[in-house]
Amino acid sequence: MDEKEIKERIIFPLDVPDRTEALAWVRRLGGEVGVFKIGLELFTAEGPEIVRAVKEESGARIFLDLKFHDIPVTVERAVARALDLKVDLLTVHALAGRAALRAAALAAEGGLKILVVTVLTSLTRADLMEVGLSAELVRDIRELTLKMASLARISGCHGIVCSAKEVSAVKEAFPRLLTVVPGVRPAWASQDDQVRVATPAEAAVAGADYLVIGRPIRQAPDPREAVKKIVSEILKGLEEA
Ligand SMILES: O=C(O)c1cc(=O)[nH]c(=O)n1[C@@H]1O[C@H](COP(=O)(O)O)[C@@H](O)[C@H]1O
Repeated sequence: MDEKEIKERIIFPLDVPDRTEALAWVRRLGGEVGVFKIGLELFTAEGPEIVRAVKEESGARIFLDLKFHDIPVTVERAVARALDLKVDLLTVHALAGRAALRAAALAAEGGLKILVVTVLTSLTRADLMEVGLSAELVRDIRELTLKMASLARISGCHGIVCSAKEVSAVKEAFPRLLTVVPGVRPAWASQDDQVRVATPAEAAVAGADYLVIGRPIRQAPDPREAVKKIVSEILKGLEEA
């Protein structure tokens, strides 16, 4: 993989409060990353119009990360609206269950890719037990992720979102599922609220197709330089692997 291909696989989340800041980041990082992610904060503030604005300004691919988690018909209809917006990637939560995932996959057909969110990178075993999962089930988060990945595959979804800790097991079991990995932290960046983290090189070597990297870039003194550093670390990691 060369530098250009690696950049295409970096997703920058526009986790900012408004359109002005979002478009400033799009201009600042133009050509350095392949995908811009619009998540709950920006979408709640600006609505669907922000998707059109980011698309127009960047020409990059758009990942709408609203993590739909609802009954099948509601998910199906919401996916249809995302299709109207012409986004490239969209998240649905695994806990919505097989019927909702299937409905999402069918509604997305031919237009966008559905990514199934598995176990959030901010969650520890204790957090998972607190929401009612058994100690046995959370002993191996990989197993839990694999169950959700299997559901994604069976339902006809295109990929999953998981931490770098689980990605190699997912790739081994389901080589055709796209893997999107957040919770990515270069050795020089702070961990913030992420728990199950890995460096960009570790995540890429483990088999991540896309890396979501926000604050390590956003909080860097020179964000474009930070992306370049990340890309060269990934390149080096892949060459050495
Ligand atoms: O679906 C996601 O993108 C996601 C899933 C997950 O398990 N963990 C996670 O951090 N994310 C998102 O990935 C981004 C991570 O941002 P940073 O922690 O700033 O790199 C945020 O936009 C999160 O919403």
